[in-house]
Amino acid sequence: MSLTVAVSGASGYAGGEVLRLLSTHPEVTIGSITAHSNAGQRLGSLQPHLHSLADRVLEDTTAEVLAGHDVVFLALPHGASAEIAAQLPADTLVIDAGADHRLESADAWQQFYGSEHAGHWPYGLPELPGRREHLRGARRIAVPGCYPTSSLLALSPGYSAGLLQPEDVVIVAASGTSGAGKSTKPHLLGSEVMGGMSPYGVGGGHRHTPEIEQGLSWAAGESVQVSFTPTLAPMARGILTTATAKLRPGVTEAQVRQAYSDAYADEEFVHLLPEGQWPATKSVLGSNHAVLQLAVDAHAGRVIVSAAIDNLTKGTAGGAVQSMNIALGLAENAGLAHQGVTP
Ligand SMILES: NC(=O)C1=CN([C@@H]2O[C@H](COP(=O)(O)OP(=O)(O)OC[C@H]3O[C@@H](n4cnc5c(N)ncnc54)[C@H](OP(=O)(O)O)[C@@H]3O)[C@@H](O)[C@H]2O)C=CC1
Ligand SMILES: CC(=O)N[C@@H](CCC(=O)OP(=O)(O)O)C(=O)O
Repeated sequence: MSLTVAVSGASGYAGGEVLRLLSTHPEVTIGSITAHSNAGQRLGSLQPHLHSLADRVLEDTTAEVLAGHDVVFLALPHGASAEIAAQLPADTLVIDAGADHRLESADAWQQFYGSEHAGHWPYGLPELPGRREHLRGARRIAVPGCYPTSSLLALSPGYSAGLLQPEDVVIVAASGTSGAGKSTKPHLLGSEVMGGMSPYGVGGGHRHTPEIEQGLSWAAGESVQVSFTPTLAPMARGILTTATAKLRPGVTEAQVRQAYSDAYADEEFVHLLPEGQWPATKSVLGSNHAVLQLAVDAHAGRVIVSAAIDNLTKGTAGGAVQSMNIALGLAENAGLAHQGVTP
């Protein structure tokens, strides 16, 4: 099989990462690649690491350019992807890296994004209980946000096994600056970010809060409340998430460890590390893998789970390609053979 695939937002970080992965995908021919202000530019001038595609020219992001491909990846600001997606044929597989179609709740969308809700598509985190089935044969897929990917991988096994209480969940995550995209923002200047760390979106206002609550509530089968705080870290890529939740009375560390080990035993891309080894962002950079470790704090009655991903790979483009593979019945790991890059 050879699929023709279009990538929009190809001048940005997420679109560039989709292209990096697709360029080694055995079933894919890369068709149109599109941009907005950079339409007409040579890809190599904007994504100098994509050597084999350097001479390709970016086209305008329009439905006419994107239609006619088997698969379309949208790596656009939220709002722009819903507008384009609505104009694409129903039998085209459309995979949206942006937020427009992640939330089921129109009220949560309105509260956190302040615009009209575009609807809900199958959620592209195959390791979340029940989600892989929704992706098989899907023609529309919403790729999770990067913080939700790491947070849901960190806590969903504890919830699906019924071991954790639904209130008082606390998640603090540090992200590399590529999470914010390529466009210039004063707080992302090198002189602001280098050599220090600071939180943002503190106090429950970050738009990934309802997405994390949604995924944990699916896993728990009841409503889960989360306090989420993101932090900007002086690195280009990677997320390190620390997630803690209260254990239900009588739950032991052995039970929790068994639940995580069972949940991820057959997952190629998610690894509960051997006891005593803690996640490091460097170990997953450039790969679709996630690494986890947990401990029970008996004094506080809480489980603490640490998770590391690459925000651009498992946190966006890798999850998107993995979901494409599932939707089309391809090997789930096609195009995703990359190991981490370190040091
Ligand atoms: N960065 C990350 O870690 C993650 C990103 N995402 C999501 O992926 C999407 C892309 O993010 P990212 O790559 O980081 O952002 P970038 O700012 O790096 O790239 C944005 C891309 O969208 C294009 N674009 C900008 N405005 C418009 C518009 N009005 N219409 C069409 N295209 C437009 C840009 O084109 P041009 O350069 O030509 O102006 C560029 O190709 C976002 O929805 C983001 O939330 C999701 C998870 C993680
Ligand atoms: C470091 C940084 O700024 N990260 C981004 C999240 C990136 C992401 O997943 O964004 P979407 O939900 O928009 O797709 C942020 O906090 O807004």
